Amino acid sequence: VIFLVLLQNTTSRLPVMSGKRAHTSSTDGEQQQPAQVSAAGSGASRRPGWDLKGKVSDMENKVQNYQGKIKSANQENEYLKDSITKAQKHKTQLAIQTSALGRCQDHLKESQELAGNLEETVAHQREELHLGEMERRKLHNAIQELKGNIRVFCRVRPLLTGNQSDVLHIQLPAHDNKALTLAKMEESHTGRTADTQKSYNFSFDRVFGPRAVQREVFEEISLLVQSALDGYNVCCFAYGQTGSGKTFTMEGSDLEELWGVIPRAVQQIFKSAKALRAQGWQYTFTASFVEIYNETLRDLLYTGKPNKRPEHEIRKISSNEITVTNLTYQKVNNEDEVHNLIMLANQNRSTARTGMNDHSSRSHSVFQLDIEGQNSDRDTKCKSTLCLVDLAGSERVQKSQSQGDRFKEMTAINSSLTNLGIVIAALANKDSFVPYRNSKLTYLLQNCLGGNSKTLMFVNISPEEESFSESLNSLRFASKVNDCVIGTASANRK
Ligand SMILES: Nc1ncnc2c1ncn2[C@@H]1O[C@H](COP(=O)(O)OP(=O)(O)OP(=O)(O)O)[C@@H](O)[C@H]1O
Repeated sequence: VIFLVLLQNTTSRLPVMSGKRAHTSSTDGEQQQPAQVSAAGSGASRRPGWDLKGKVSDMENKVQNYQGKIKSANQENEYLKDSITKAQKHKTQLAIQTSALGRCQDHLKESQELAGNLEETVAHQREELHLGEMERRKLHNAIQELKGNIRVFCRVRPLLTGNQSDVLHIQLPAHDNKALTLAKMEESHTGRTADTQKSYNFSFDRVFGPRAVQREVFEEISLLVQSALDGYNVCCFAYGQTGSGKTFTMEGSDLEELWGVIPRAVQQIFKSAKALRAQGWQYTFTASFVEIYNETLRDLLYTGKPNKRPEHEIRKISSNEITVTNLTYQKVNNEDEVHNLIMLANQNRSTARTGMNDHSSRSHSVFQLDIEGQNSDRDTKCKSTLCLVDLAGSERVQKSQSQGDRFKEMTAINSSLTNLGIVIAALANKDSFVPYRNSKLTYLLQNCLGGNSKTLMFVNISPEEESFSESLNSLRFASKVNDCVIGTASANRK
């Protein structure tokens, strides 16, 4: 624009080119001599008007050129204005974001402080929880000790056919769940006196009548099972005549409500181990399942060729540790894995038909779960074994009509059960020598019987009247066990 103004000024001042003399006026208005248009530099032949026209045309070109530049400068200007507006918007947004960031940083700081406080609270609560857990274990185990380290529960099987009220010879007092009476009319041998009623009273830690369900039975021993996670050896075994309900009590059947002690104990152990993880406890579990059949050990978790079955021996590896050579010790991580092993064991278990029980178990089966716990927060370790035993049924030769192999089996069963009785009697008498080695069963279970263990025995009895004398024998045996006082169990902790 400035240039245009200058140009206009310049052209307005140009002298008129009409062949006349050009006049210029001085500032003081004085008339000056007309300047002779010099021919020098423009060629003597050109007229002076041509030069000016050329200059004007140049100027016009330049003007056009500058106008173009002005236009693009204007466009540039617009673009710059636009960019400035955008930049200002960004600046505003940035300012908003910066202030938001500032607020976030404040929040973060507050949150960090809060997290710090919460961590402190959690640590405090963890400590309290740990102390609570320790207190629970102490109390729980003190209660268990008061109840005695060998306890005996009696369970009466329901009649498999017929009316339960027909069981007249077994009397269970309504308000005492620890007592049981066997009553029988005894005929006078001479016929001179009247028949007399003979009663045999027994008292145990708990008596379950024929209507007791599996859940109810397990509830009574679940605290004992819990001790296994606290580092105590726990052993539970079922004793009784053939067909009296030992396998039903220990294993039960597939339906969950009919599960026996073993599946329920396994379920509880894994559930509690999971809950204890929150307190820093990590557990590892190893399962084994062995049967004692005719005084020979058989691995119930064996999966190899039948003719390649290895032989097994019981070895004492330390004062409170027993191991079986060549036995499958299977690491297990959850309940399902144990259930699969139990199924495998059941397939392997020797069952055969006897005159008294179609699926009678002819061997003692010993399920063991070795538990190792570690609490790295507390630098504590514990080690224990949960041992669940289903004993073979005690039976009398004549009554069970056993012959041949069945007779041999039965003799071995009775011999080991007799030895169990002898060991228990020696423990009850506090004898200096206890003959554990007399049978494989007592040798394998020695830590559960006289050692550092909490032991529970089920005595199962059949309700049929013809089982009276077998029931009497079993209850007498169980009473002996009940009187047995073994050393106080202590947790295997480091
Ligand atoms: N409490 C119960 N309720 C219902 N049925 C039961 C109960 N106890 C046992 N039975 C049934 O009685 C039968 C014999 O029981 P079980 O096989 O458990 O006896 P056992 O003592 O293990 O015999 P064995 O020593 O010969 O192995 C089975 O059919 C079982 O299902």
